[in-house]
Amino acid sequence: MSATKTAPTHEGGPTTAILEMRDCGKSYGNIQALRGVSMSVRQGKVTCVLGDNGAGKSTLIKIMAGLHDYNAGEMYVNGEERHFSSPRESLGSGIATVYQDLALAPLMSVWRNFFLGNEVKKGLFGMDIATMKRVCGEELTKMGIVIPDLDRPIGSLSGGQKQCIAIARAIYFGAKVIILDEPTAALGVKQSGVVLKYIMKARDAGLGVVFITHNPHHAYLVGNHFVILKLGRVVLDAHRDEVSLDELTEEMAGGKELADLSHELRAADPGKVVDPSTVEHGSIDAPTVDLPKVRD
Ligand SMILES: Nc1ncnc2c1ncn2[C@@H]1O[C@H](COP(=O)(O)OP(=O)(O)OP(=O)(O)O)[C@@H](O)[C@H]1O
Repeated sequence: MSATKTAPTHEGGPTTAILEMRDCGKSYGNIQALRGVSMSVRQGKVTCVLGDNGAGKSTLIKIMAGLHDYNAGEMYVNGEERHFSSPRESLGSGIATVYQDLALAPLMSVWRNFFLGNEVKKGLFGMDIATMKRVCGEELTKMGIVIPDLDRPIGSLSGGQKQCIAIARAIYFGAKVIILDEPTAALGVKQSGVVLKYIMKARDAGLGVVFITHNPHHAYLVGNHFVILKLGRVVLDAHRDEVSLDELTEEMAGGKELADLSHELRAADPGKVVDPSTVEHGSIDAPTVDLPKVRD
């Protein structure tokens, strides 16, 4: 654990970021997974980190979550420079990470998973089951999550419901920052919409939310700030009022790369004109669920 330096004052913003990376770099042997990455996570804001495969998103999460240390630059948490040596340290600093596979115990009940690792004790060896069930029910209700039977194995719930429970759990146990690793990646349109709503609830509860995604439509529905990573570097860093959904989509789809590809293809086959905007970018479905407008 280290708490040596304090963060320099952030230009243009009176509030200190809860979490801030400055020129962060990470290499695995001779593979440079991240270089010169700067970004900040602020209270009550959703910071979206977008990037294609291999962009460095997982590496970034692992640094914030205490699974890997960075080897260049600085990371500040609540204004103090930190190098986490374990996930416990990251969690102890108020950073909760919800992974895509959720790390839940599928055969255990909803309430048991809600309290997993934080059980309410009763007597010397017992657990206060009644309290845990009651609190779990109350917390899920507060978030508007309706699970009629909390004794159900969590594995029987939908992917969206599980994500929402993981978010509610992080809020209840006092997280200041919640990192969501592609929470909508494996979900259909409707369920993605539900998860996006809970992302906004986490934001409204005052957490700094880091939303990792491939999907610019999902990001734009809830994001206050957008960071696009490409091959380990930040290629776009913009507030909501500085970037449109079209620009975000274009950047994610590799607008320049597609234009270059189109030129190459045209050069190889001059008779055939390829319009980059017609090239299939993969599924970027936008949920149709009504979401409140994002404030900045
Ligand atoms: N443990 C590791 N050892 C060596 N190289 C790694 C390791 N983890 C990641 N990398 C490399 O670092 C780069 C960034 O990978 P990372 O997994 O962070 O990207 P990503 O954006 O999460 O990609 P994806 O969306 O495919 O998971 C890639 O080139 C990857 O091969």
